[in-house]
Amino acid sequence: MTTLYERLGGADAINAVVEGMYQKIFTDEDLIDFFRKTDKPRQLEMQRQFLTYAFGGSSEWHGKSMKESHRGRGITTDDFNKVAGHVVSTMKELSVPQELIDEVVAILLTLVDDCVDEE
Ligand code: HEM
Repeated sequence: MTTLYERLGGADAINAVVEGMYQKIFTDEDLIDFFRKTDKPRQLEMQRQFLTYAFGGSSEWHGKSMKESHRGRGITTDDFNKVAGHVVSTMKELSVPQELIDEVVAILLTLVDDCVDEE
């Protein structure tokens, strides 16, 4: 059974998704305030590493847990859906097959509770 990471196309494919998604996220007026103080190149690198891990391309993640990274920032379900939407639209632009997009979305949805604060 090949991993989602391999089926997506490995490191180059993950890099393209991460670059595309943050181009959208960092210019989205509704999301920009969350990232005012963020070291943006570092964020892209951490996201490359996390998604590589989450999609089965690596057995290790050395960054913070998703709960530690996100809880307490006031992230709402709406914010989460906007970020996930930017991931999906980036993958569509990159012509990623819909069945792989569906697998990515299913993984992202497992992270909602760790990212979103009580509303
Ligand atoms: C869709 C699922 C998400 C994933 C996979 C994800 C992934 C990550 C990763 C890997 C980090 C870095 C952790 C580290 O430094 O060790 C991070 C940090 C962060 N994330 Fe997310 N994230 C997600 C959703 C969101 C959402 C919805 C928001 C807000 C709208 C958000 C805002 C942030 C912020 C503000 C940081 C800290 C940046 C900094 O260090 O300044 N994330 N996230």
